[in-house]
Amino acid sequence: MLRSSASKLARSAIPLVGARNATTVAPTSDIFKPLKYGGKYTVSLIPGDGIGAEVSESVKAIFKADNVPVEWEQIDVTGVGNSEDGIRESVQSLKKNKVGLKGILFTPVERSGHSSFNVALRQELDIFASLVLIKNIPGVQTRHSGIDMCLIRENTEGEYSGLEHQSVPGVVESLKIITKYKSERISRFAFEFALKNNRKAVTVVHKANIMKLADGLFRRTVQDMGAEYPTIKTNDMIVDNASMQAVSNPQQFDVLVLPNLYGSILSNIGAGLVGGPGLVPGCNIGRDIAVFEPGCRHVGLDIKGTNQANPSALILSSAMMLRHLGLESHADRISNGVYAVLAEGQVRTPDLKGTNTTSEFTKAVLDKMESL
Ligand SMILES: NC(=O)C1=CN([C@@H]2O[C@H](COP(=O)(O)OP(=O)(O)OC[C@H]3O[C@@H](n4cnc5c(N)ncnc54)[C@H](O)[C@@H]3O)[C@@H](O)[C@H]2O)C=CC1
Ligand SMILES: O=C(O)CCC(=O)C(=O)O
Repeated sequence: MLRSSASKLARSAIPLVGARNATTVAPTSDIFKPLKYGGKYTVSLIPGDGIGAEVSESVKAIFKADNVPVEWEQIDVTGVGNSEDGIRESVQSLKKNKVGLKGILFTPVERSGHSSFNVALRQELDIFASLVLIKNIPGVQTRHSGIDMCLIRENTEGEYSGLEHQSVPGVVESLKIITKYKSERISRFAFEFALKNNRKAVTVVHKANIMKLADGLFRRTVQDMGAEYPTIKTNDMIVDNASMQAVSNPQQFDVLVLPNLYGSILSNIGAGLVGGPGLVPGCNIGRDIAVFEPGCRHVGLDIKGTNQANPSALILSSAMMLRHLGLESHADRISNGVYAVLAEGQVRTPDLKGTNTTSEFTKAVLDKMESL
C-alpha cells in the first residue's frame, strides 16, 4: 500500500531531462494532474513577502507572452501580521487547484508565539517531499564544476514540529519528531526518484551518533528500504561531514535524503555552490497536491522593491510546474530561455555580479524565447 502510493508519487514527480534542463521535472503518470477548465489550468499563485511580488511578475509576464494555458488564482498573503484568513484561503485554493506556485512568507525571528506560515502550509497540505535540484548552470562561474545532486527532504516533521516550551524559566525544550511512517514514505520517494531518473546512489544524511533514537530511526529506515533497491547504492553520512564534503567534494553526491532541518541547510549550501538562491528551483510534492517554490526559500527582504532580485529560481520552478502539468513545450521554451540568457552572461542581476534589473533580465528571457 505504502509502496504503491509512494511510487505513484515519485513517478509523477520526476524524470529530469538533459543537462541544460536539469531543473525540470516531467510527470509520467496523471494521478496528480489537476483538471483543465475552458482549456486552462487554474494555478494558485502565492507571491509571498520580500522579492515575491517582483519575481512573480516576471513569471506572469513570461507565461502571458508564451500563451501558457494557465489561469492564476493569486493570494496575496503575508507571513507576518494577522494572516490566518490568507493562509486559510491559500490552503483552500491549493486543495481545490492541486497545484501552486509560491514565493516565501517571511517568518520573523523575534516574535515569540508566531509560527511559520510556510511550515503550516506544508503540514496542512501534507506536501511531504521537498525536491531541490543542485546543478551547475553553464555560464555561471563557481568554484566547483560537475555538481549534480538532488536533495529530497522530509518537509512536514523533524525539527519543524513547532513544539517548544519553557519548562522552567531558563530551560527550553524543543521537540524534534521523527516517525517511522514519514521516514518510510520519504525513503520510498527517494528510491523511486533515483530509480526513475537513472541515479546511482542514495545517501541518507543524519546525526544518529548523537540523536540515536530519532536520527537512528530515519537512517535505519532509509537503509532498510535500500535493500529493496539493489541497483542503487545506499550509503550514509553524518550531517556535519556531509556539509564539509559538500563544499570540498560536491561531485560525490547523487541523491540525498534528509530530515527537515538538514535538508534546509544542505540545500542552502547547495545553492551557494552553484550560484546562489536566485538560481535554484524546487518543489514540494504531496499525495495529490504539488507546490513549486524556489529551492532554498529566501525571502529577500533586504532587496524588496528594488528591482534587483534574480527571478530565475521562481521562473525555473514554474517550468518544473509546467512539466508536472504535462506542458512540456512551454516548459522547454521557458527554461531554455533562462539558461540561454545565463549562459551568454550579457544580462545579469547583481547577485551574479551584474548590473541589470529584474525587469531587464525578464525582458532578455522573453527576447531569447522568441529567438529560440
Ligand atoms: N526568514 C524567513 O522568513 C525564512 C527563512 N527561511 C530559511 O532561512 C534561511 C535564511 O533566510 P533569510 O535570512 O531570511 O535569507 P534572506 O531572504 O535574507 O536571503 C539571504 C540573501 O540572499 C539574497 N537573495 C535571496 N534570494 C535572492 C534572489 N532571488 N535574487 C537575489 N538575491 C537574493 C537576499 O537579498 C539576501 O541578501 C533561508 O535560506 C531559508 O532556507 C525560509 C523561509 C522563511
Ligand atoms: O522560516 C520559515 O517560515 C520556514 C522555513 C523554511 O521554509 C525552511 O527552513 O526551509
